[in-house]
Amino acid sequence: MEQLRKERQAKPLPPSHDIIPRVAPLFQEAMREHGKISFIWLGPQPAVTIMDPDLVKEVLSTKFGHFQKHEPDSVERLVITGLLLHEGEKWANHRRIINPAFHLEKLKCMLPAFSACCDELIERWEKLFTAEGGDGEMSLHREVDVWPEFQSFTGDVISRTAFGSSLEQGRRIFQLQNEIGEIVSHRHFPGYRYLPTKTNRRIDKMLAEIDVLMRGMIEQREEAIRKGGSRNTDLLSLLLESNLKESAEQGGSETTMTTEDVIGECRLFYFAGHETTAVLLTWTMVVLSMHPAWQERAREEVLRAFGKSKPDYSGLSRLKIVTMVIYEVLRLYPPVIMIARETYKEMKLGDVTYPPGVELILPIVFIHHDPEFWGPDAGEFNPERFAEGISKASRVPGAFIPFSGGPRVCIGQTFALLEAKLCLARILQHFSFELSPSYAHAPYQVITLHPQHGAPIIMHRL
Ligand code: HEM
Repeated sequence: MEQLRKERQAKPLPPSHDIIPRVAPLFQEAMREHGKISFIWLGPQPAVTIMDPDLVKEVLSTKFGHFQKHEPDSVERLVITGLLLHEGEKWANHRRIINPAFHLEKLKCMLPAFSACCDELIERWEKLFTAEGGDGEMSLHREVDVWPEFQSFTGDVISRTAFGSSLEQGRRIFQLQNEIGEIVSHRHFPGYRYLPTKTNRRIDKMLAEIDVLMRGMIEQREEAIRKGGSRNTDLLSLLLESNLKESAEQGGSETTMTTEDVIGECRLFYFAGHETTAVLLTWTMVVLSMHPAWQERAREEVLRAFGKSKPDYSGLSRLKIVTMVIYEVLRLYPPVIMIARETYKEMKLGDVTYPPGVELILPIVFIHHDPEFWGPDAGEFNPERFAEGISKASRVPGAFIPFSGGPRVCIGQTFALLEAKLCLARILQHFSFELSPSYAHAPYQVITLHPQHGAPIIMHRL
């Protein structure tokens, strides 16, 4: 099976959206044999993949404490922090304190920060055209690998929205987080983190630097909030305000977050929010390059709504075609291809009773590609299926879960969709684009669904 996986991952696909043979052949084989619920062994732990949307809903909607998440090892804990790590009471308290920072009203105030990052991206791409080509001619088109471009764009968005007035420190934290993420994405044996290796020493140094930077910012903000002088609308300030409010209401009880907790949550914003959104934007550019008619429809809508002016919130929320396109990309290329939970005691799910310690795998990518849920064109790009919204798009309810579901649904989903819509609208206003001949279609899972060989796109200035 491992051989099969390696062979399939070695060669790029023809540009087709049937990505499952490449990203999850092991699961595909298991399902072919066992159907919608299949038992497999992942190392020493029994695992069950669950494809039935009703059962998926049951796993996700069960109150915390019933289904625990897979316990991360010491290396995974470097990036899985904050809400993603916590269970039970601690998770509930943190989620309650953090939720207000992601309310729509607050996100609307962050639009200028999103917009500033878009300005920089567009300017950077525009500059490529004013630079002379190798032949001394001004170029009419330019090739851009949009994958690293969107990674730095979404990192910048988190730096600005999380730490607005301390942007330089925010960007440094992003750099350090990125380097840590890069190390974590390589395979490690259990206990690796406890060895005195050069890499581990480097990680400790980076964590210490993040800690110092964040403590400095937190102290500054808390001081400003106490003095009543904080008009900051960034995530860090909103989170600290909400935390101080909780402390005042609960009489300084244990439900509030400590400085370590706040650091963990802010680090998670980078981990959970940056790469996922970069992946979404990258596949959107790739897919719209493969389907120029949809690219044109999306551009027409954007130009009708805004001309060449900067999009505002109310206009963005009315974009229908752009939203349908983004949903369809999230369906075919879900940035998080599967999530997992774990039984911690004997539990009944559907007609089956599971013992403790069974990993329950919810394979988002399979559910999103299943013809039983989406019809015979499940493997095709057809944004039209979302024309009447998410609830009407699939044959069965609950089959669209790119942001998971239930109480632990992605806290940043509105943030991510706003960011992606704005960025895509700005790109469509300025450029048309097509795949470069050097593009190789190779979706590949490294925590999220990366383009293995990047995403070189030829941009034409409009
Ligand atoms: C296209 C972009 C995104 C996708 C597809 C995505 C997807 C997901 C998924 C599937 C989960 C559930 C993980 C699990 O339960 O194991 C999740 C959780 C989470 N996401 Fe996102 N996410 C995106 C963007 C963001 C952004 C922009 C942020 C923050 C700025 C964010 C913050 C979080 C947090 C904090 C959680 C944990 C929630 C909890 O356990 O209570 N995400 N996301």
